[in-house]
Amino acid sequence: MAPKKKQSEDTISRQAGRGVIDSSSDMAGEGVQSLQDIASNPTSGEAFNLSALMDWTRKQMRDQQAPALTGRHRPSTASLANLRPASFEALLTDTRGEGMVIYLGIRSVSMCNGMTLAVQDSEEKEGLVWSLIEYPLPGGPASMAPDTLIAVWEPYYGTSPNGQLAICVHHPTDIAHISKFDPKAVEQLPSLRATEQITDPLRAGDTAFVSNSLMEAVDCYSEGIEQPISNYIEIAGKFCAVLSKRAFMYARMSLHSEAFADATAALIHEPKHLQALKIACSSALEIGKYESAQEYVQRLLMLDPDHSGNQRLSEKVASRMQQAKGQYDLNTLAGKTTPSNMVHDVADFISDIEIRGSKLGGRGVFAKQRFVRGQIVLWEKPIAIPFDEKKSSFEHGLTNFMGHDNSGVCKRSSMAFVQQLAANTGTDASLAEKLFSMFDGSQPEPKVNDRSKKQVFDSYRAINIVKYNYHNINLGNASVGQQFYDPNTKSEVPKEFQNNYTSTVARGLWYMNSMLNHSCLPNTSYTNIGNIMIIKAQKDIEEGEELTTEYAERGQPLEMRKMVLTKYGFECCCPLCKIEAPLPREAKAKRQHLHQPSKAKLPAAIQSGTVGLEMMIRDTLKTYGAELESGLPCVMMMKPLFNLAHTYLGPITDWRKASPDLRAKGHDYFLWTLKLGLRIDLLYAPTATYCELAFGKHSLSHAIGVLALIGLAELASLSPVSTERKRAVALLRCAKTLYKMHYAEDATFDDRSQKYKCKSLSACIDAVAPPEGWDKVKVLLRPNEALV
Ligand SMILES: C[S@@+](CC[C@H](N)C(=O)[O-])C[C@H]1O[C@@H](n2cnc3c(N)ncnc32)[C@H](O)[C@@H]1O
Repeated sequence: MAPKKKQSEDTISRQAGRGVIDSSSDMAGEGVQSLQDIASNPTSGEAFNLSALMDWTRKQMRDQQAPALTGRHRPSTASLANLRPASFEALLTDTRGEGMVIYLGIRSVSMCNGMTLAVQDSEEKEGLVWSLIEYPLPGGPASMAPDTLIAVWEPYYGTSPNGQLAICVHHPTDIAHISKFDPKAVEQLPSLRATEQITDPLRAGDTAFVSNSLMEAVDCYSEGIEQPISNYIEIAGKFCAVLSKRAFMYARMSLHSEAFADATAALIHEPKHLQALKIACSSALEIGKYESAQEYVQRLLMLDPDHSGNQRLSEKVASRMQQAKGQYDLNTLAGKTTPSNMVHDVADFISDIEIRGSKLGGRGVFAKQRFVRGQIVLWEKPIAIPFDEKKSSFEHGLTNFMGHDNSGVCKRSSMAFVQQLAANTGTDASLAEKLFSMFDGSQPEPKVNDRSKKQVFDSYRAINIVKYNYHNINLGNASVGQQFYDPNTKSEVPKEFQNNYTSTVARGLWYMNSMLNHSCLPNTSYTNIGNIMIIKAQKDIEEGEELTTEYAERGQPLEMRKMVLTKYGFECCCPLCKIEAPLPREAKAKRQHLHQPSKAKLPAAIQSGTVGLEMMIRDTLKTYGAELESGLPCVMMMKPLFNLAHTYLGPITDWRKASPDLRAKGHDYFLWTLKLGLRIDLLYAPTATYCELAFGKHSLSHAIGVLALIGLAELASLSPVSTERKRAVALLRCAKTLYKMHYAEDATFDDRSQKYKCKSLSACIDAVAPPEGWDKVKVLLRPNEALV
């Protein structure tokens, strides 16, 4: 059925499209062919030598000679019917073919700096199409088989970053598959017209499916569906069969909305069609229609109760429905997560919150219910996490495209983002809608796609959306990869993790998370398990209150926070900034100084008896007077205090050798980390083995608090006093409680704490059986939190 006109493999017209390939470079003598040779060397027997072309391009890029991408333009919003078909002849160099569409047949594909297709137009002229997006057509590489028909909307004919004259496609929605049955395409590309008479689209579709040509199979089934029903029923027997087969193709291509539409349409014709029921159920799950999924799986089980696949599907539906209501044990998930296991089969959970206009700026997220401290507000999967950004080949020639960002690394990561966003949204229209409703830096309100026009993917906007909304996470469990100062290695990441987690941080984009506005004293905190972003209430939150998160690292001094927030285009007016802004310059300088001492200054401070640092901390504490009185936490003190405890104690393996005086200092500074930095009180009587965490209105849970508690437990276990040693167990339980509040799971606590503590603590815990009633740590919530 497919047009199989064999094209000459040994010619590529250099005048086609007026100079398809820039042949100016002379690479003779360097072991690399010139472009002319690559394009048309008749002796090579393989004139259009793609690998030679790629070698040439790589060499160009290595030499930094790659031209910049030209022709910045918006994605086309025109519908195909309103565009005038054109050929390469009609295209003018460095010009956009406004009002035109070009129909092309694919000859071959090469991947370098995006994707380059060798194509043939309606006049059988050959040329190139370069696209910024690798595999812009749904279905990936398989969808770009030779002889596939494509159309390019309002083509821009210019120089690609590979230095070739090509139709440059900047936006994936400017290029699309065209059905071989589309009369307009057939008219435009007579050479590629089907030569066989298609009598049975169902059979033709099956043949295409067997050869893994999913798009072609969709075309064939579509042909069947579009025929008059009576006619088609005569041919194929059942209309519903072809609908469910097309649904299956869509499901295979991850086009879940389309699969759902076809499967449910098939069920109208034949409500007991098993295949259609299965696809309807699974695609409903993928697009979050859990109630429908449940209905279909119940119907499936009634018809075929013993089928193990149906039972598994039913369990999956039940578990997704529970998850969507927030009934999911994140501990189970955390236990399963490894750095490489990032994609979870988990439903998003969104509690009773809403997005609406905010006084802070644009839209914000508001509570429609009351949240208590530690309660999960939402967990969500990302719109994109480009893991293999290092593999992305985009480095050169994209300066114009990237605009704001000229560093190679950011280019790579942003390009990897755009690639993945294009791929993910290309198969999910609702995701595309979410993505393009995100803040892109435009003022005053972000633009929303105009529904009356063609749904477009604007790569330039996508770059800006990434810039304003990306979020860094630690791979695996945030709780496992958490960074903190380690006096053993003098580095932020413990040595044990450096081996396993060479690149701990990944960037991602989460929709609801991106709607949260900033506060330096946020009422939510975030963590991640695998690629799931978890947002929790950091304090009790009242109904109607805006939920806030922090864009700048918690605890940074004012000037550093300001620098970060400037990039987001606003100045923060939160209570902390208001308190800090009028402080004298000297006080601000001290804070800045305090925030950074850990790596460079602490070792020196150990030698000088830490007096200087201690003085500095005490001195700076005085400048916090206003905050102490107002009850705001001094989050910027937590790191210096925590680091100071370590400075006194030295490397963790030496704590045992530290003098009682130094241990007492370490103990004090761990306590101050909790008390001053996080506003958490640790309550215990000197003789008691039991202890409690006391949280006030402004208390914060933080990883450093967990570590400070583990540090206290460690010190207690080294004490000569038996009640102290017993208290070590209670302190460790406090640490675990805080850990759970912070990370929303505690399955990874034991593993994490093992990395931190020295042997004595485990020995002590093994030796001391927990007294009765110690299975839970009591967490006090105190209305009044005046600092004692
Ligand atoms: C990730 S978006 C947050 C959602 C955004 N408000 C919206 O309407 O889509 C970040 C942008 O929101 C605005 N924004 C966030 N927090 C703010 C704050 N505390 N004050 C003023 N503007 C803020 C800034 O324009 C910032 O670049």
